[in-house]
Amino acid sequence: MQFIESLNNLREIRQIWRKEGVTVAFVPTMGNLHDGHLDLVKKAKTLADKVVVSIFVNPMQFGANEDLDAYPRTLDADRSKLEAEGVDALFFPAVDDIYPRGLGDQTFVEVPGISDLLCGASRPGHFRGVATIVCKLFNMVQPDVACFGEKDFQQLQVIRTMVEDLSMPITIVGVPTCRQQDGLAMSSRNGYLSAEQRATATQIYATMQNMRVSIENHSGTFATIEQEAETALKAAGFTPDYITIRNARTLLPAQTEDRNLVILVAAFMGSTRLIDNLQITLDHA
Ligand SMILES: Nc1ncnc2c1ncn2[C@@H]1O[C@H](COP(=O)(O)OP(=O)(O)OP(=O)(O)O)[C@@H](O)[C@H]1O
Ligand SMILES: CC(C)(CO)[C@@H](O)C(=O)[O-]
Ligand code: BAL
Repeated sequence: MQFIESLNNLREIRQIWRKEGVTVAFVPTMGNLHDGHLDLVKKAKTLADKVVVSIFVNPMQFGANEDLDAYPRTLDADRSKLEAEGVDALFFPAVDDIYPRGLGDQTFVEVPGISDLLCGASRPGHFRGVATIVCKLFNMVQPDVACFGEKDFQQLQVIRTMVEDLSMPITIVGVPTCRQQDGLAMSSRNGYLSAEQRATATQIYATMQNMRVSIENHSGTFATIEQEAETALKAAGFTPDYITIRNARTLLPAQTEDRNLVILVAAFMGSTRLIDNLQITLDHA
């Protein structure tokens, strides 16, 4: 596996691959890799001749009071995992090389509408930061295809919209959420949880499953199902940010005639903000 820190080096390798006529799949990450990330890598390997993974903890997508400094940085372990998966190149740029003029003067990419809902409402500027770094990384790596996790469901929609709106010649592939055996979605932020919090965190998936059953059985309106779920999360010790049933395409509040739904959750366990989601396809009646 090539370990690439400079943009010049990345461009040289990309140039060689272009001459060879090989295709490239890309997996952007913030590191501290777990099996969810490795699922993305495995999928990427089936989609192209070469796989590039980036690790970059992007300051532009973190709010002032968020966990940028605390975010786990585990390069050596990450490198070994990627090596074992047969990744061709790991791109590990420095913040100063990505944002040489600082964040304030940086040109940005903003995907309107969808970026302002849900996580975008709670984390102002977050999706601007995500869209900007993903656009920059796409320009650097120049992939044919890029893989993103469905765990970050809204992020995936933001990126699909950016690629479509800006006519980027890149196929975006969503990869299903990888879970622990007890249902908790794998996340680098799970490492912030105490043993007791970790045990309680399974209630997010359990609550979404209960909501799915209620939706499929029509036992209550969407509003009452959301209300009950919020009460259940609070009783378990969470501070819910949102727990909501949405149209899976627009992410707007679900209407009774919608068939493709997604339950989206963001909830604090102590100071740790966890997100998850569950897609539901209703039968066409
Ligand atoms: N459990 C998972 N299953 C599938 N994909 C995942 C999972 N967790 C993260 N990903 C995907 O991996 C990519 C990199 O995500 P990131 O490095 O932020 O990991 P993370 O564990 O989600 O971290 P955090 O929870 O701190 O945001 C994203 O496309 C994300 O959706
Ligand atoms: C896509 C991403 C790597 C951009 O920084 C990040 O938001 C993530 O890890 O999901
Ligand atoms: N996986 C999303 C990255 C973030 O929370 O900043």
